[in-house]
This record gives sequence, structure tokens and C-alpha cells, in this order.
Amino acid sequence: MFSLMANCCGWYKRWREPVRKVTLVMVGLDNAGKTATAKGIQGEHPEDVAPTVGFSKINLRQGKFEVTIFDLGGGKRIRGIWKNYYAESYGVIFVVDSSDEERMEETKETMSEVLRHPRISGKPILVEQREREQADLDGTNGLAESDPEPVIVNPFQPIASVIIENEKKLEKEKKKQEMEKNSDGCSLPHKMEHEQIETQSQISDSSQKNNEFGITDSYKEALTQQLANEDELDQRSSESDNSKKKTKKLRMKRSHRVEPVNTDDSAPKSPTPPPPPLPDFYGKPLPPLAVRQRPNSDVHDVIS
Ligand SMILES: Nc1nc2c(ncn2[C@@H]2O[C@H](COP(=O)(O)OP(=O)(O)OP(=O)(O)O)[C@@H](O)[C@H]2O)c(=O)[nH]1
Ligand SMILES: [Mg+2]
Repeated sequence: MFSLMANCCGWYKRWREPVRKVTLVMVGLDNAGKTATAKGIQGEHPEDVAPTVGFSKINLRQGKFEVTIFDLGGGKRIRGIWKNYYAESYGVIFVVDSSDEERMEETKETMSEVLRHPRISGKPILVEQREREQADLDGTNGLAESDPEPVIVNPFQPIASVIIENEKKLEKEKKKQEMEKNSDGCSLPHKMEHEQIETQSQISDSSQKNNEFGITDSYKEALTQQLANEDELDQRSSESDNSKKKTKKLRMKRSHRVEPVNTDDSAPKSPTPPPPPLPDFYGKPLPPLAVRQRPNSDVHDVIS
């Protein structure tokens, strides 16, 4: 009864777990058997498999994982596209035809190139080894006849275990970091307090030192200088007050006078200027001119 309950709980937990999407990339030399492997995973016979040009996509469900495998073409000319899939792939399935001994060196070089790539390093890699009979290689033995049952090879199972292991490690690391953060958060206020206390003590120390050395003379000098400055300031302020008063008086006096016309530019110019003052002649005003004398004319000025 107890085991049944535990099983039910485990099943419910697994059912509640969110579905994880994982993308994998399947690479290897041409004719290595990548597409045949992909067909085998899907429960199909790997017969009449044509060389892959570009890629083919496989979707399958593995427990809580939704797996997408990109089966990429392995021809020399197509290998350049592999790197375009590295970034979004969680891991790599590298298929090797171990019976093709002649191409072992090429396989080695290609694999090391893949492993060296910065977008692959650190990611899980599964090397899928396919071994074919000599008859298969010669083409004398028909595939369908030799393998009546579909090849059920699931390269994702070991990768899934690696993923789960990695996740556990990540969770542990996360918890550790959180713990460290919390401990840092607790110690931070203490640090602050300690620093404050230190700075305060430094200040008090410096003031104490000043008193100890008795810089009273400099203090006196500073005081006298300040007083002198204040006196100067007072004098300046009184002078400025007097000048203000003087200007006030001047203004008062000048306000009774008639201002000259063109001396002040700021004053608005009147359209009809006032008549010019009459010229004095020994204190007596000259009579106004009625007619002005003109050259080569008989007309003379007449004094009225
Ligand atoms: N008998 C036998 N034939 C196989 C096996 N795996 C692959 N083949 C055959 O080998 C040929 C190449 O296999 P593919 O799966 O197309 O190889 P590939 O790696 O996908 O090649 P590219 O798509 O060109 O990169 C096909 O004709 C397959 O039928 C196997 O396990 N046994
Ligand atoms: Mg293929």
C-alpha cells in the first residue's frame, strides 16, 4: 500500500514537471549512417537512404524532454553549414562508421574540428559508432533482408542522463551562490558599521592630535585675520551705503533740472526738437534775424 502511494506520488511529480525542449545536432562524414540512425530512432527501416543535402529535422519525445535533432549533410561541401546549428544545440551526436577504416583520419580531423569550436566546447557529445558487415559495404547483402526489424537505437538516452546530471550540478551551484549572497548581505551592514566607526575614530584622532600639538597660535592668527576681513567688509559696506545715498541725492537734484536732449541715448527722441538757445551778447540777448544774407544778392539782414 505504502509503495503504491509512493509510486503515485512519483508519477504525479513527473506529470507536474514542465516539458523541456532540447535541440541536438547530428554530424559526421558523408555515408557514415546519420540519416539511417535517425530513421532507426523513429522506428523506420534505413533503406533507400539518399545523401542529405542541407539538413533533415526529427522530433521525438523522451520522458519530460521534447527533442529536436538536426540531421546535417556530411558531404565535404556541406560541412560548412554545421556551425550555424551549434549555438542553438544543447549537444552533438557524432556518427562514425567504424568499418570504414580508410576514412578514419578524415573522421578524426573532422571530429576534432567540431570539438574545438567555441560554440560546442563544454557541451555534451555522443559518438555513435556504426559497424557494418563487409557484405553491406560491398553491397552484396541487402539491408532489408539482413535487418528485418528496424534499428532501434536512441542516442538521446545517454545525452538525457548528461542533461539531468548537469541540471543537478547547476541547481547545486545556484543554491551555493544564493547562500553566499545571503551571508554577504548579513555581513555587509556589519562592514559598513565597522567602516563608519573607523572613519569616526580617524576624525577624533586627528582632532586630538591637533589639540595635542597646540595650534593655538595659528588659530589666533586666523581669528585676527578674520576680524580684519570683517572690518574691511564693514567699511566697504558703509562706503557703498554712502555712495548709494549720494547718488540718491544727486538724482533728487537732477530731477528738478531739464535734461539735455542728446546726452541720454536711452531717452526717447522727440520728433520736434526744442529751439536752440538764443546767443548772449554781453549779457543782453541779440534780436532775432529776419532774413539771412545770401551771397551775390541785394538783400541784407534787417534788424527788427
Ligand atoms: N546495411 C547497412 N547499411 C547502412 C547502415 N547505415 C547506413 N547504411 C547505408 O549507408 C548509406 C549512407 O547512409 P546515410 O544514413 O545516408 O549516411 P549519412 O551519414 O546520412 O550520409 P550523408 O547524408 O551523405 O551525410 C545508405 O545507403 C544507408 O542505407 C547500416 O547500419 N547497415
Ligand atoms: Mg544523411
